[in-house]
Amino acid sequence: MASSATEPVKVPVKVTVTGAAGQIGYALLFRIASGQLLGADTPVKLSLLEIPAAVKAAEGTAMELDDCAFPLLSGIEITDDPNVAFDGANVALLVGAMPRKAGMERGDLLGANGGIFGPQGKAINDHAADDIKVLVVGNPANTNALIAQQNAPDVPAERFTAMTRLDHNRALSQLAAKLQVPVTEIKHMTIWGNHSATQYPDLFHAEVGGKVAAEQVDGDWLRETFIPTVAKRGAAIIEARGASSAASAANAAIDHVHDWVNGTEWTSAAVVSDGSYGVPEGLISSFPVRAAGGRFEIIQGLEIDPFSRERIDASVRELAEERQAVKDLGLI
Ligand SMILES: NC(=O)c1ccc[n+]([C@@H]2O[C@H](COP(=O)([O-])OP(=O)(O)OC[C@H]3O[C@@H](n4cnc5c(N)ncnc54)[C@H](O)[C@@H]3O)[C@@H](O)[C@H]2O)c1
Ligand SMILES: O=C(O)C[C@H](O)C(=O)O
Repeated sequence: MASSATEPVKVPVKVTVTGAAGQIGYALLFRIASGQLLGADTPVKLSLLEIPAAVKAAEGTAMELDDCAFPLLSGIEITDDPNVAFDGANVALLVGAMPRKAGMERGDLLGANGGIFGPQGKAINDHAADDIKVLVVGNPANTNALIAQQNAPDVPAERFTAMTRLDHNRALSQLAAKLQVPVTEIKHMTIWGNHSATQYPDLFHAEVGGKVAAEQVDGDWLRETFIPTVAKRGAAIIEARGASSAASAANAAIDHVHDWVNGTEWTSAAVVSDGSYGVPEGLISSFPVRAAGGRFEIIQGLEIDPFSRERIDASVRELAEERQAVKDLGLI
C-alpha cells in the first residue's frame, strides 16, 4: 500500500550479515526481513557478505527472500568485498566463521577464524554508518569481537558486542524446566564471562516469583547439572545434530539486537568492560546489561558471593589469555 502524504516514510536500515550462505545465515535472514529484528514498522536493506565460493549459494538464498515478498525488505545486495558489504551499514551481524567440530573447544577456532575479524573491523571502521551496531556470533565470539573492535579505532568501542544471549536463553529454559515455571516467570538471569565452557550462568541474582533462584534449587543441581548443562550445551547440540546450533543461534542474535535497539530492563550480552566487577578494562565479557536509547549499560551494584567470584574470575582469566593469544598472533 502506498503511504499517504502525512505518513513519514522510514529510511531502510542497512543490516549486513556475514556468512549469509551458512546455517545460521539461513535461519536468520528471513526473520530479519520479516521485521523481527528491528520491528514491524522498520524497512530493512540486507547486505550479504560471503567468501567468493559461497556467493552463488547466497544468491540462492536471496532468490528465496525475494519469493517471500516481505513488505519490509527494501533490497538485497550480495558481495564478497567487506568494504562494499559494510558501506553505510547500521547493523552488522558477524556470523561468517568456521563452526567447531565434536571434541573441539570454541577457543580452538581462534587460529582459523581470528583472521576474518581484523579486515572486517577495518571495513566497518572505514565505511559503516555513524550509528553502526555490531554483534559478533562467529566463534570464539568474545575474542573475535575484540579483534574487530581493535581494528576499528574510529568507532566507539561500545558498538562492538558478542553473543551470549543463546547461553542466557539456554539458562532460562533449563531453570524453567527444573522449577516447572514458564520462562516468563524468571527475571534477572545473567551469563558472565566468555561464550565458552568457562562461562558462568548465575542463579544468585536470578529471581523466580520474586525470590532468589539459587535458593529454590539444591546446590548440587546448581553446581553439577545446571552450570555444566548450560555451559556445554553447544557441544551437546553438535553431538546430537552433527552440526552446531543454528536456528537457536539465529534466534538469540535476533533477541540481542532487538533488545539493544528497542530497550530491555535486563539481559546478558558480551560488551567491552569498563572495569566493572573486576573484569579488566577492554575485554569483551558477558555481563548483566540493560538497554535504553540504543545503548547497552552494565547493571551495577550487584553483590558477588565468593562462589560466583571464583567462577567469573576463571572465565575472565580465559578471556585475558585469548587476548594475549591474538596479540601474539598479531591480530590486535
Ligand atoms: N555465539 C554463539 O552463541 C554461536 C552460536 C552458534 C554458532 N556460532 C558460531 O557461528 C559461526 C557460524 O556458524 P554456522 O553454523 O552458520 O557455520 P556455517 O559453516 O554453516 O556457515 C559459515 C559461513 O561463513 C562463511 N564465511 C567464512 N569466512 C567468511 C568470511 N571471511 N566472510 C564472510 N563469510 C565467511 C562460509 O562461507 C559459510 O557460508 C561459527 O563460528 C559457529 O561456531 C556462535
Ligand atoms: O558450541 C558451539 O561451538 C556453537 C555455539 O557456540 C553454541 O553455543 O551452540
